Amino acid sequence: MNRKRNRNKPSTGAARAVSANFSGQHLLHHRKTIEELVRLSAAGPADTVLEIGAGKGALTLPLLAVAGKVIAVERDAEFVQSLRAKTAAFPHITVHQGDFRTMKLPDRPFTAVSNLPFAITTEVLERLLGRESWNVQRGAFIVEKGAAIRFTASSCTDPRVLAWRMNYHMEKRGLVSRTCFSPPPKVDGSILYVERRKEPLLPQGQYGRFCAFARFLLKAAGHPIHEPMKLIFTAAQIKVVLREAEAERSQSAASLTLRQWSVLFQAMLRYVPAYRWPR
Ligand SMILES: C[S@@+](CC[C@H](N)C(=O)[O-])C[C@H]1O[C@@H](n2cnc3c(N)ncnc32)[C@H](O)[C@@H]1O
Repeated sequence: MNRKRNRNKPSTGAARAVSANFSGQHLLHHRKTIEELVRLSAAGPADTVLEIGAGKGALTLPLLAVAGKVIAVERDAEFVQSLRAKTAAFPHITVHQGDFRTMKLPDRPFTAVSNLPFAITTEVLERLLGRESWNVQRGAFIVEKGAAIRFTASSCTDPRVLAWRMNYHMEKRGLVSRTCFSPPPKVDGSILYVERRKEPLLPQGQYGRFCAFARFLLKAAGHPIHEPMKLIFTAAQIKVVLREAEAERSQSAASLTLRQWSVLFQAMLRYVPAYRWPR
């Protein structure tokens, strides 16, 4: 934990707010939002839920009422102590004290739930939906409103978000006003719902390679796609690949659909020698 408390000296309101912003300790007290996150988790007696940043248990206890197993991770030692005391009677919870970013993910299918510390949203989602995503079935998160808009916008120019979306349906749900938290953060939040596609568009083990491919084509996101494609494919290949993808030469990378991205990427793997793949 980075934040230090001096127990003999009561902290001022301002100091508490700075500390809360720093470690994202904005505790959720809005009953309807809590119920909505638990509902979206769709957790039942056969399911494992991983809760990231469990705090004092606002979501943990309702999750324990429905899920077969809850793994709660929290970095703050005082919160962990309080959480352990509150959940001592439940045999189906494991409280893990530590940093989510370095903990081992469950080795069986699970659902992730979190009122996320906004500052580490991308890092958390990258772990859950990126290279290590195979066991993540769905997720219900509170993220900053602007981030939810960015992650779900129809045109996506961020290669990493695009890679998440190849395998996960991502949807922005209701707004969560900053007044739903104590202390309130500077900005409103939004619920982000994520569900693994029945047929993921990226072959297993190709996440990093796809990110490099997407990063390369998106460098000039607004330009006609055949321009950057020329640096990977031959002219004859471009013709065939664009026909297979039902894409126009003049179409920009920013306007490609997920299916078109999938066709282009698979074509690179199939037709182009590895030394020409973007790194
Ligand atoms: C927004 S609060 C949510 C707390 C609680 N789930 C709730 O809704 O009231 C985020 C929590 O994440 C914890 N946290 C921050 N960074 C973390 C990290 N890297 N790993 C695990 N927990 C972290 C904070 O201590 C805080 O309790």
